[in-house]
Amino acid sequence: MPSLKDTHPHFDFFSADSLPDSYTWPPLDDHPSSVHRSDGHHPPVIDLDSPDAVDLVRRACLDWGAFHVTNHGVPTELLHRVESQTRRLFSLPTHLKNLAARSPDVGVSGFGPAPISRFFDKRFWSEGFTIIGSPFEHALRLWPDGLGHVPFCDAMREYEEAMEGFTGRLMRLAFASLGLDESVASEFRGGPTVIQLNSYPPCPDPGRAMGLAAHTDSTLLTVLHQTATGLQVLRRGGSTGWTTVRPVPGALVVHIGDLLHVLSNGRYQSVVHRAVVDRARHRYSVAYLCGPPAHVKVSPSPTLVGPDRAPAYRAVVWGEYLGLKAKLFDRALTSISVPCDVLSIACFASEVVH
Ligand SMILES: C=C1C[C@]23C[C@H]1CC[C@H]2[C@@]12CCC[C@@](C)(C(=O)O1)[C@H]2[C@@H]3C(=O)O
Ligand SMILES: O=C(O)CCC(=O)C(=O)O
Ligand SMILES: [Fe+2]
Repeated sequence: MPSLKDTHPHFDFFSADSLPDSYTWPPLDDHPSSVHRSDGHHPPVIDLDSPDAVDLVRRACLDWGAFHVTNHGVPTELLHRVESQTRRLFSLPTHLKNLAARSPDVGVSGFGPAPISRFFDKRFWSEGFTIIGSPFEHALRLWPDGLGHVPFCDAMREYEEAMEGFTGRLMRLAFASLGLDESVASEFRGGPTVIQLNSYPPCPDPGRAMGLAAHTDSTLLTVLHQTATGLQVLRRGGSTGWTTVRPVPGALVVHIGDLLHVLSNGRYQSVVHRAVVDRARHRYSVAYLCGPPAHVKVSPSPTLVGPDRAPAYRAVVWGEYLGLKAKLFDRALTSISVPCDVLSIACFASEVVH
C-alpha cells in the first residue's frame, strides 16, 4: 500500500534518498548520462535574421519538428529574471503552494503535476505551475504580504509581451515555410497566453525516474527556455531512440505542436518529447504555449490540400482540442483524423463532380 508521503500531491522531493515505488519507471536506456550520440545529431540552430531562415525552418520542421533559435529578440536579462522568479516560485513552502494548487473548479492554472500525468500509473519527478492569462490571483495568494508577488508578476508579464513579438515573427516564418502568406499568420495571432513553468528537482535515481513523460504539445508552436540538460526529442522516420537537446546558450527551443501538424495537413509532424532528470542539478524550464485565438478554427490549409492530397484532419478550435487531449491523450490527433474510407469517398465524389 502506498504511504501517505507517496500519495500526497506535494511530495517532498528533497527528503527522498531513494526512489519511492510510485516514482520508479522501467530503466531509461536513453538517459543523457548513458547516451553517446555523435554531436552532429541534434536539432539545428537557426539564426532568425538569416536570409535563409525560411528554408532552414522548413528543413528543421521536416527533419525534427524542433529547432533552436538565436537572435530571437528576447533580452537575456529577461530570460535570467524569468528563470530566477521560477526558482523563487518553486522554492516556496508546501503549505503556500497548496493555496495555489490547480483545482477542477478554478481551471488548469496553478501548481500541480503536469495534467498528462494522470494517464500514467507512475508519477513524474517534477512539479508544474500553469499560467493561463494573468498569474496575479495565484501570486497574491503565494505572497500575501507586501510586494512579494510584484517581481514574479512583472517577469511573467514582460515575458508574455516579449514572446508575443517573437512568436509573431516565428509564425510568419513557419507559415512562409509552408508556402502560406502573412494573412494566414495574422489570423492565428493573439491567442490566449499559456505559460508552463516546470521544476525538476535533483533525483536519487535519475535512470529510473521520469521528469515529464513522452508527449506532443497541443499547440501550434511551443517555445521552450532551458538552461540545463533534460529535454529529449524523438526524431520521427530517421534513427530510432531519444536525442538529448542540450541547451544552446542564448537560444530558445521551438517545438511543432499538434495544431501546426493539422494546419500543415500532416506535412510537419508534431514532435514527441520528454524531460529526464539529474542526480545533482535542479532543472527548471519555461514553456510558452502558442495556440490560436479561441474562435479560430484550425484545419488543413486549403493550399496544402489538393486532388492528390485530401485533408487528413477535420477542423477544431483550440479549446475543443485541449478537451480531446485531456480525454484521449496521445490518441487526440487520430481522433480528429479523417478516416481513409471517408477520404476515398470524398475523392471519388470530387472526381464525379468534376
Ligand atoms: C494549454 C494547455 C496545453 C497543456 C494543457 C493545457 C495547459 C498545460 C499544458 C501542458 C504543459 C505540460 C505538458 C502538457 C502535455 C501537459 O500535461 O500540460 C501540456 C498540455 C498540452 O500541450 O497538451
Ligand atoms: O522541461 C522540458 O524540457 C519540457 C517541458 C515540456 O515539454 C512542456 O512544458 O510541455
Ligand atoms: Fe511539451
